[in-house]
Amino acid sequence: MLICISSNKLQQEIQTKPEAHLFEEILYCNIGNPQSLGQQPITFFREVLALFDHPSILDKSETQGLISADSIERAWQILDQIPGRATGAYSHSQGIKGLRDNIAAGIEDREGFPADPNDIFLTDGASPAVHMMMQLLIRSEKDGILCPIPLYPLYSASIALHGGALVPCYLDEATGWGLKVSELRKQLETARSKGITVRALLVINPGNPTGQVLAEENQKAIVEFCKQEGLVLLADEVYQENVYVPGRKFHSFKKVSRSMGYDEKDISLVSFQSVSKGYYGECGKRGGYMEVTVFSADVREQIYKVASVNLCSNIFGQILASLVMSPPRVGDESYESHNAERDGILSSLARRAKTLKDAFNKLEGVTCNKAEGAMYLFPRICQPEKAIKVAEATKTAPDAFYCRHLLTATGIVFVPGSGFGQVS
Ligand SMILES: Cc1ncc(COP(=O)(O)O)c(C=O)c1O
Repeated sequence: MLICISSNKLQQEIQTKPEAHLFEEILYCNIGNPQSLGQQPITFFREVLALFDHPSILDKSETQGLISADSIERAWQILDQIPGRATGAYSHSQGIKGLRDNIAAGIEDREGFPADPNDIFLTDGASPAVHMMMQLLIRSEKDGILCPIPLYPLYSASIALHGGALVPCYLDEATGWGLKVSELRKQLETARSKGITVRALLVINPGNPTGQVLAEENQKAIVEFCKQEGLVLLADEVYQENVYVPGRKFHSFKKVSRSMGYDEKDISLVSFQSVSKGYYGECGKRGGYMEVTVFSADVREQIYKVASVNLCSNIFGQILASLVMSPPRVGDESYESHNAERDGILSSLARRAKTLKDAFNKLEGVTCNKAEGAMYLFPRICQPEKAIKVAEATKTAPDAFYCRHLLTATGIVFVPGSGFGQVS
């Protein structure tokens, strides 16, 4: 947090006193925010959103010359899915039914297993969905959530906010950040021995900040563990499109559990998806959904009640979430160009991940695992004894000391590993 505050201050200084620094811009590597680093939005998604925003241009002849036919057709379809075509009205608190239908169809196409639109809750990005689930799962400080460490801080913050206990499960750096069931079981038992009721296991796949893509066998073992221990499996799958290693494939936990023969009676599963990541990178549009499979009718009613406190999520985010799950199809005018944009962005992300990993591994005292997916690298940096002593003398964690100096010397914003709970 301190690094973010310092970087904002520096950003202002660069504008007011550019000569005071050796760099001309701040490079924000502390957050997966692709469009802030120059990534361009995807044409098809933006065309549909633009038309939806001002539907009266849908009928104008000039529009045909500017916008592709399938974007126009899709905007009409979406307009027809909105009750009364009222584009500025509140929607159903769970999200517009027609858009949830599109998402369910997209999930079904991808996985080959049925998806129910009534299981889908559209949200302003994945973050509110995560808070919603934490609010529902945590009753007191005696309720715990098993989380992978290093951990994306949304989860530690949300658990703290809702007064629960974070039960850590350390990922194994030496084996490419694998999630071992033996470690999960050990931490579960330790937590139970302290009187904590562990309610859920969180898995982030592909991982943030560690970038690993779980092997299907590992996922099966995790599903089995949750079933045996009666844990809700919270599957953060926001990086599902961000897989860079040939031969590695994203499998959703729902697909894995269904392929093992388990249905909703056997395992409670919540999958989070977002428009902020993937190849779309539309972080500011605030769109996403959670697919909640299982839970009795009364629990579902509670989820709905919590969702309805905020009335509804924003309509543009809802539309975008449905579009990313139903992009142009073969035969659509935008199909080829859309795929070219998508592949261009994903291959650029993969290339840059590798370039950066190789660069890290060439630096003295630095090692770094490859990023199989997501948008991050998590290097290990061995600092000289002297630097550690100086950091300690200023009561600063050595990694935070390193990041602060990196920022002031170069304008590059990194996050200290300790911010993710990593052991130093
Ligand atoms: C693993 C993970 N989950 C959730 C989120 C939150 O995304 P959103 O923008 O959809 O709230 C992020 C954002 O970086 C993330 O990395």
